[in-house]
Order: sequence, then structure tokens, then C-alpha cells
Amino acid sequence: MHAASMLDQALTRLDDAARHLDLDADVLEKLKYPRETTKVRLMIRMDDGSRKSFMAWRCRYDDTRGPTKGGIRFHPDSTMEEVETLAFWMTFKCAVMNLPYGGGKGAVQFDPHTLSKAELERLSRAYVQAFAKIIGPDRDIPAPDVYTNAMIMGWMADEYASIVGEATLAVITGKPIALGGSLGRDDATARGGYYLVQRLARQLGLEPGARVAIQGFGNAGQHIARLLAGDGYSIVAVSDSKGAIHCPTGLDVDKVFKAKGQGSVTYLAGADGISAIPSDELVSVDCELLVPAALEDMIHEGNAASVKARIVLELANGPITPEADAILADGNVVVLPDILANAGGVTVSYFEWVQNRQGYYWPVEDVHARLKAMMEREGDAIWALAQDKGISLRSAAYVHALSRLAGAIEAHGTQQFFTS
Ligand SMILES: NC(=O)C1=CN([C@@H]2O[C@H](COP(=O)(O)OP(=O)(O)OC[C@H]3O[C@@H](n4cnc5c(N)ncnc54)[C@H](OP(=O)(O)O)[C@@H]3O)[C@@H](O)[C@H]2O)C=CC1
Ligand SMILES: O=C(O)CCC(=O)C(=O)O
Repeated sequence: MHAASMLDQALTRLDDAARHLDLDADVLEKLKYPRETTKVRLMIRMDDGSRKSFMAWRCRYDDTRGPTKGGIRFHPDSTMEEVETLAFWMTFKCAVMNLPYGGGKGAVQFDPHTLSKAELERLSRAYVQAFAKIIGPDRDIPAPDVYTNAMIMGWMADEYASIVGEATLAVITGKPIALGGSLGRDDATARGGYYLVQRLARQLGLEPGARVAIQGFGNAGQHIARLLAGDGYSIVAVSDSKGAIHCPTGLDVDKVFKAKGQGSVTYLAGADGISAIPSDELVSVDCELLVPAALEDMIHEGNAASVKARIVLELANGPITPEADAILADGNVVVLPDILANAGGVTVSYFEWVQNRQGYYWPVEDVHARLKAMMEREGDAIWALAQDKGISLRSAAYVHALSRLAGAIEAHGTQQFFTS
């Protein structure tokens, strides 16, 4: 898909949701455009003494419900349109979960595999130097996303502290535990999706033993594999950026982790009845549950009809295009939508922010219990709304979020509304 049309495509979900609510036109006008997007060219010194520049963005899409929140992505294909679209989704995700946040997102356009660790640290710190006036614990709070992690969040938090002259832990989440991170943030994205599947398993007709295919084997993909396999689900296919593997009788998840540790899940191809399959065939594998956990637009008009799974758990943001959504709906495939299914990550980020502000840290059991309760509360509400209105879970999630956003926009009053 052409990047320029990405936000327009995402906005079709807003229009769809608006049809189910009696909204003031001002609400839609406010949510149709990003509030602010800042673009900076970052310049760092490379290990060989040369200087190199990198395009970077931070978007604060909407802050009606609170400071903007969302991850920072390091990826060679990132664009401003992608950042704005991801920030739009964050706005709705935070509203779905009733977190006191608006939506934001950031990115640097480069391939992190091409930089040394020291160069990566300089670039991460340069990002914070450039955006120090935009981020802040009550303004805009970054976190990890694709190809960023706790180590990078630690460098960024450290850089921010040195700029403002005091430790400000709540400026960024997904930090190392040693630097004010929350227990349970590492697997929170997958765990939130897992709690949702557990909660809706009966309605979805899913049970342990069901076959699962997982696209992407990073933070989200690895943790969902571990959690579902631990419950007796059979992981029959996985992929990463280098390719995909398939084993109809079920993969040994420990061996997949070992292969990934050595470089790629594809290293297992050829062993124990495991075959290599083309990456784009992962979504067509015969299974009950398909888990996209990589990038956007992986299920599109061209391959949606080949999906054999009955249920799709969207751990990735935007893995299904609107055209593919319609094809899946025609085939009675139930989609657990991204703004609910992967909201565990930002929810535990919120817990981290709360703990940083309290200066009091929770045991992991408390983090899990609170996350579970929130996933079940919002999951139940969205399920009931979908049943009641006869609409998809995605439409119901957007309606659920939009009614909260509309309430907040209206409560701000017109002066605030037009000048903020
Ligand atoms: N981290 C978080 O807290 C959250 C993440 N998400 C979303 O989840 C998705 C995954 O993020 P996350 O797990 O954090 O990112 P990671 O960087 O940890 O992992 C990304 C994974 O996707 C794989 N990948 C990249 N391109 C392809 C491809 N073309 N086909 C198959 N696999 C591919 C990568 O492969 P390789 O390992 O070979 O590089 C890697 O395994 C994204 O959409 C992200 O926005 C959503 C909510 C929160
Ligand atoms: O943890 C966060 O604050 C945001 C995570 C994120 O970027 C996402 O949910 O897409």
C-alpha cells in the first residue's frame, strides 16, 4: 500500500464507528487530523569518524484524554504517514482501555542491524536531544515498538535526565527494571492478547490443542508462542524477517527459541518434519488461530481469501487492510482487533508510569492481575457491543473508544477545543 494513503485508510474506521453514535461534527473534525508531527534530521558520529544523518519523527495525534503515549520504532521503511497512522491507532487504543492518555508515536528511518551498539546508543540519545521539548511525563511518553527495546529506553531515559537535570523516570516506559521499569512489561503485549483469548475462548470455540500460526518472532511473537504453548496450544508455524517454517504436528517452542537466539527461526527448516515455506504463505497455513505479530498490511486483498484460520489475534498494529477485513468477514473469520488485542503493552506501560510517579513498585502478580482484569473488562464490553449492534469486534472497539473520546472532547468545551 502507498504510505500516503495509510492514514486515510485508518480514518475509514473512524467514519464507520461514527455511524453508530450520535456525535457532534466537532468531534470528528478534531480526530481526523494529527495535532502535531515534528520531523528532525538526526546527525551522529559513526564509529569510523564519519557523520551520518537519519530522518526521525514524533507525532502527538490527540491529547484530549491526557498526555500522548506510544512507542518509538526503528525501521528502514518508516515514514511520517506511518508514524501518524500508528499515533491515530494509539489514540483509540488508549481510549479502548480507558487509560488517561492520548495517542502518539515516533520513528527513526534506518535499519538498526546496520549500526554498532555504540552508534545505536548515540542515535537513541540524539532522538531524545531533538525531541526533549516535545516529550515529558505530562506531555508525551514514549515506549518501545518494532526494533526498539528496554536497553534503548534506558539510554533515552538517561539522556532525558541529563537534559532536564533531574531523574524523570515517568518520561518513558518499557525501561530496564534496574532503571524504574515495571515487572511484567516485557511480555505485556502478548499477555494482554493471551488474557483476551482465554476470556473469549468459549465464545470463539477455541480450546487448548488448537493450532496456531505466528507471524513475527520478536517481543510480541515470542511471548505469545510461549504463553499459548504453555496452555497446550500447538504452534504449527512461525516466521521472522528471514522466512517462515511449518510443522503440521506442532513445533517444539524451546527449539524455535534456540534457533532464533542463533539468528532466525528458519534455521530449524529440514529438522523433525519442519519445512521452510515462503514468508507470505504463513497467513495461509492450516490452523485455528492466526497471530500477526510483525508489521502493517500483511493480510491484504491479495491473500485474505487464503486465510484458513477461524480467528485472528492482531498483536501487530494494522496487520489487516480494510479490504482484507471485508474479505475475512465474508469468510466468517473473527478478528480480535489490534486496538484491543495488543493493548496489554500500553496498559502495563501505564502501570509503569503510575509506579514511577508513586515511587512504589508492584510485584509481578499485581501487574498480571490488574492487566487481566482490564483486558477482561474492556473485552467483555466490546464483545457485548458487537453482539448488541450486530457489528464486527473491530467496529465495536472503535465505537467503544470513540464514545469515550467524544465525551472528553465535549467536556473540554469549545474554547479549549479550538485553541488547544
Ligand atoms: N512492543 C510492544 O510493546 C508493542 C508492539 N506492538 C506491535 O507488535 C508488532 C511487533 O512488534 P514487536 O514484537 O515489539 O517488534 P520486534 O522488533 O520485537 O519484532 C518484530 C518481529 O517482526 C519480524 N518481521 C519483520 N518483518 C517481517 C516480515 N516481513 N515477515 C515476518 N516477520 C517479520 C522481525 O523479524 P526479525 O526478528 O528477523 O528481525 C521480528 O521478529 C508491531 O506491529 C508493533 O507495533 C503493539 C503493541 C505493543
Ligand atoms: O507502551 C506504550 O506506551 C506503547 C506501545 C505501543 O507503541 C503500541 O501499543 O503500539
